[in-house]
Amino acid sequence: MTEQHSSAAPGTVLRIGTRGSALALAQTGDIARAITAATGIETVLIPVTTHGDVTRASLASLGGTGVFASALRDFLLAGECDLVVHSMKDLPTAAAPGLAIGAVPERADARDALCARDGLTLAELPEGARVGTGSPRRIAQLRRRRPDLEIVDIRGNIDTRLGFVSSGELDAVVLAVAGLERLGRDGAITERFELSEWPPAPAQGALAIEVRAESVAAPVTDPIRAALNAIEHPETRAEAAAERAVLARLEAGCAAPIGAHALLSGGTLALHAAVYAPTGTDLRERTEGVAVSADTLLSVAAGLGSDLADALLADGAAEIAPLT
Ligand SMILES: NCc1[nH]cc(CCC(=O)O)c1CC(=O)O
Repeated sequence: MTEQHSSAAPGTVLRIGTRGSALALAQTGDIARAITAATGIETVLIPVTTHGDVTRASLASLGGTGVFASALRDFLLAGECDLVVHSMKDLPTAAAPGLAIGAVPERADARDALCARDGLTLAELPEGARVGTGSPRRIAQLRRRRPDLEIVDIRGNIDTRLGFVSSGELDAVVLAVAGLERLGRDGAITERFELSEWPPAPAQGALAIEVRAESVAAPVTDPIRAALNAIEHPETRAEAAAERAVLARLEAGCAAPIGAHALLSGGTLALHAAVYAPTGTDLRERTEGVAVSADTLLSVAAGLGSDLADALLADGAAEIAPLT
């Protein structure tokens, strides 16, 4: 007997658009393999070069959020591919006309990690040690724990960043565990930061599979729809929705010093979010939990994030941090 797969027309090949970076290729490859394993549908990866990949300008000067997403979206809208894979934390919260998040697969480790020389933890770094990151959230979190550090603004892909440590130019860098794992570079991690003490970027560790809006309304026998169904993880979608609703309500961009983490467990969705003063000397943070059921999961998640953001604003979050 051969394996039973949901019915895709023989010869169907799903075209998956991806950025050409090592991380994008790795995570898109993971998704392609998961789709084929679950459905038997063949896939092909189509790399797309984005302006964010080729320029050396700072992310902020490019307009921040969305510089990586827009070329992939144009490609999808033009019908050049059937689905694209984004790191959800890099995806703007605003809906893209004509497109939909067709699937959210199970999230990887959401934590941030320190990758330091000589196996050092954050507490063990010598006074005045040089630590690299370009993220305002990570800068504030580092300053909060270790005001003595020299924080160095860095850009570049994960291997470039790790290279600053191996070359001795920096003592450490802060990176997402998920990206390091996807590239097989998690051996460089010297400390994983607790989610409750060091909330990551909203939706960190999660991927978003974007499709043309018509694909999510297609019959379940449609190969794109079948692929989406096979990799969907409703719990991750709800957690990410709660975290991203905080950002949306604060009208905050990807450069705002905001951390958020939600966890769905035992019928309760718990959300923790923090807004940091850039100096790390002040923060506003809140944690709330709500009971959820499968049929109301997404709307309750979005409401939770939005309400939590309102509470943070009432606490003065907009007075301590630049949100936009
Ligand atoms: N902003 C860059 C980025 N976008 C996605 C990841 C990997 C983690 C993820 O998929 O959430 C990273 C690298 C990092 O933050 O260390």
